[in-house]
Amino acid sequence: MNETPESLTIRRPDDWHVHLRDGEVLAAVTTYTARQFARAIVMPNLAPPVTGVEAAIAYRDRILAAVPEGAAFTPLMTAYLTDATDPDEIARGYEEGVFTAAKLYPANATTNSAHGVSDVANIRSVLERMAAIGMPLCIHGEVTDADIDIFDREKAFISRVLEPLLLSLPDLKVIFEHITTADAVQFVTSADSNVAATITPQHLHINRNAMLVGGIRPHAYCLPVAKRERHRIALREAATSGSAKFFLGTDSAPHARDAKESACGCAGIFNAPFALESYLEVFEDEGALANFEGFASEHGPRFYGLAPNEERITLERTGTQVPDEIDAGGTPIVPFHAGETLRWAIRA
Ligand SMILES: NC(=O)N[C@@H](CC(=O)O)C(=O)O
Ligand SMILES: [Zn+2]
Ligand SMILES: [Zn+2]
Repeated sequence: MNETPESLTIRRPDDWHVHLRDGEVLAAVTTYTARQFARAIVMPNLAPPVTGVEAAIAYRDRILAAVPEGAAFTPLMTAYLTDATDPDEIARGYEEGVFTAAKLYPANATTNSAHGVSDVANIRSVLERMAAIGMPLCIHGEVTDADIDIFDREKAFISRVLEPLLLSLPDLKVIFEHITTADAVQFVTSADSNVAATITPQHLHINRNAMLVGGIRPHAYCLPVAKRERHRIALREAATSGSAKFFLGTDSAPHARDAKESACGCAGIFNAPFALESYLEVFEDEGALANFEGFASEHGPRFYGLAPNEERITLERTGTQVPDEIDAGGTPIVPFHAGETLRWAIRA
């Protein structure tokens, strides 16, 4: 492959972790995702959370109603697991094609996770059923124990929760989502083929300095929080390596500007507007353009057991100016890379 091509054509990608929200911002947010991606794994952390089949069908209908004319976009729904989840409900949703996966939020680990799982032992029967039917489990992998420093919560999750879980249910299909550490890269790399990970654009671009040097920068704050530079380097190596265990999941998580710029700002980075352009810079800077299509468009569907998209999209080296702010149905939101110029643009 030419090392500095003017354009790059790949299969249309999918986003294996996105927050489309609900209500007045849903249409604007969905439009950005549908511009780039054919499918997306839609997170269920609404208020109240999407815990059952009927709620997921209703949410899917609201999303489909928000997809712009002419765009072909399929939302893949997830079930929010709680201590009280009924295994029959999860299995029924999967078998009826409503749920593509279920989502494990450790209680209080992140935005809208108060109803999450307080101990994986409480959902043992759900996880056993999922392993038996081959249903994927998406995991926000951070412990919430007060004795664990926030920068160590992902690493501690591996030894305290994930390793024991996979030892006892070795066939469970697990997506370790939005990984942020060299420890997670190492764990996923050495795990069996039923364990994979998604990586966000922000964790490939920024380390924790971006959040804390020269003033506190709430728009660089998300969970899991960005770590030291050595972790960012490990994530870039994993994403661009060509390994099928790592694939695209933006974790685009919009919050209103005033909810971020606050004494207690919300966690989440809104990267959906230019996610693909953002990822592509990383692959180009790593000299790994040849591995971009695998990460963006092939590894995810392969892991989920779905066919890759047949449609193609083209990115061109014409540049993208990222606005300082985006109006999402009347709600101002600051996007990732606000005010920057990215090198690539999706051909309209
Ligand atoms: N990533 C985040 O910082 N926030 C996400 C929740 C999540 O994915 O953990 C959100 O819903 O806002
Ligand atoms: Zn999360
Ligand atoms: Zn998320």
